[in-house]
Amino acid sequence: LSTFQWPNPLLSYADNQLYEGNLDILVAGCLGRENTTIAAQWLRIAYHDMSTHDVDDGTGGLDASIMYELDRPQNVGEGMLQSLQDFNGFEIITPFFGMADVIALGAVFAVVGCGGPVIPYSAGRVDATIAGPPNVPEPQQNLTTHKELFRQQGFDETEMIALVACGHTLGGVRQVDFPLIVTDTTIDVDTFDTTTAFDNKIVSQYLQNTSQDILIVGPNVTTQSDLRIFSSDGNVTMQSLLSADTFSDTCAALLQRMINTVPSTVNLTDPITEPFQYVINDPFFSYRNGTFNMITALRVVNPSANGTVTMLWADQQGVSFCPSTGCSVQSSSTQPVFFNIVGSAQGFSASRYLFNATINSTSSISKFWFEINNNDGSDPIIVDNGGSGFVIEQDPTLSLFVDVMRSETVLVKISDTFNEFTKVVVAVLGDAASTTASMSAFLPLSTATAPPFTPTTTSISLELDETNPPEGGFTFFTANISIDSTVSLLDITANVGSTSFTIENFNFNVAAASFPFIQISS
Ligand code: HEM
Repeated sequence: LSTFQWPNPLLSYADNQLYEGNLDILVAGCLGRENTTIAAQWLRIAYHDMSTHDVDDGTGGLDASIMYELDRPQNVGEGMLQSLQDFNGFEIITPFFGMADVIALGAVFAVVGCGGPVIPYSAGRVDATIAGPPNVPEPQQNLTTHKELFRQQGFDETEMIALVACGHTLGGVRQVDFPLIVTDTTIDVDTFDTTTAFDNKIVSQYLQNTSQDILIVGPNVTTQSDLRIFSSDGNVTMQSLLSADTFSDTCAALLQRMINTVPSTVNLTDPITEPFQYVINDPFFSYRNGTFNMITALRVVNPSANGTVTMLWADQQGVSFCPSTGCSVQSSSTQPVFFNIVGSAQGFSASRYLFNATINSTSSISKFWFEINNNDGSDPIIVDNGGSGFVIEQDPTLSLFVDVMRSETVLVKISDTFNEFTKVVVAVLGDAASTTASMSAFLPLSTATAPPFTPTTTSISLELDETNPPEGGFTFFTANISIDSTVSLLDITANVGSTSFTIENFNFNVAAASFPFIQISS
């Protein structure tokens, strides 16, 4: 198992969504919707979005341009709109993880949800702001056209055959959208094979001449595109896919390439093939009475049953309050990590060790690390971020932070009803007279009724906090964020005289959900 150098917001977020995210609730068990499966809809939209790629000039690819292409006949189907609504509704888009990354992630979950292989996932796609070229293949086109469209998308003839089989193992053709293909009006969705699962029935039934795929056996020869494609190399490729293992491996590799087909200017992360062995939660801070509380956690994959974990830290440079081996605190509690269907399919389990360190604010903290003792006589395992430790920069980290222990849930009476807010308290190292602070909130949920679904940001004004008077050199600012809002991340800037501090992408949702000690007051 591998790990990565912290901080890396993109890899942390991608790992979290891939293994602990809840995209699986809509595709686990290959859940049905409107006589097809949600997984089928999610896989199809990923392919159609990718279809704008042009290998010759490196433009287009999986870039969420599909949000601007839904009026094209080639993108007909309720599943397109529903998938985008699903993705918007999860509210997981961030400034660095856009709709294109979510569409790609959806394809991974779709395949696993229906019992297929786990496709290694890379993040870092960039969302387009306009439509791409209309290059999605359509059933009435001839083989030469299909080969050329796939070539443009980066796939040769053999890969085209396999990729279509990998796609058409899920779902089917909707009668209302393709009345000239599905002529039997009593059928709603004419499924490609006899199972909803991601399996190679699409291949075996074709080779056994028992296929029900309407793009093979349909009454209209012109639209028998799967037949033309599958048979185009004398069935050599289809024969090879008769092995369930070959089908699974081939599809995993091709679908990975499909979701990683992006404009040549875009750099994706290395593929995540397994959960990272050790990931930390970005630390949260609080200041009171000359001490910082630092709250963080370490996720350990496949932990040993009797393991204990210690967090250690070093003073700010030049100050020696902690012993030379570091100050230390044992984990305050351990939580099981609930991996979603991706982690479960791979057979991983994990625990999260929580820490609440009390840190002298004068000697402060320069870095922290962990020691895992399996209590079986073996040497302790040091988790120190590749040797450097997890480094805390005084500026900005301890000059400007959301004070999570001063933050709390409050009820505010607005015209006779009590409304629940999270009162966010921001600590700034500076005196009130020369300090200003401002905040903007990222709202991942688009309220648009139709695509494109794009996130918005809004500014939230920070006021001097009357209930938290200045203390220890800190001035406290506050804002109330409605519990019903879709705020996910906060950017905060403070100016102290001519010095400016900034924190970006503070995960408000995680903070609000993480603190059981945030109490309700009225
Ligand atoms: C020549 C290439 C292709 C043609 C002509 C084609 C055509 C079609 C058509 C007409 C439908 C019915 C859509 C609907 O009624 O909503 C469909 C469904 C589907 N296609 Fe393709 N397709 C092609 C390639 C692919 C590829 C490469 C993939 C993915 C790897 C894919 C994945 C799917 C899926 C999952 C569905 C089912 C959607 C659902 O049930 O909601 N297709 N395809």
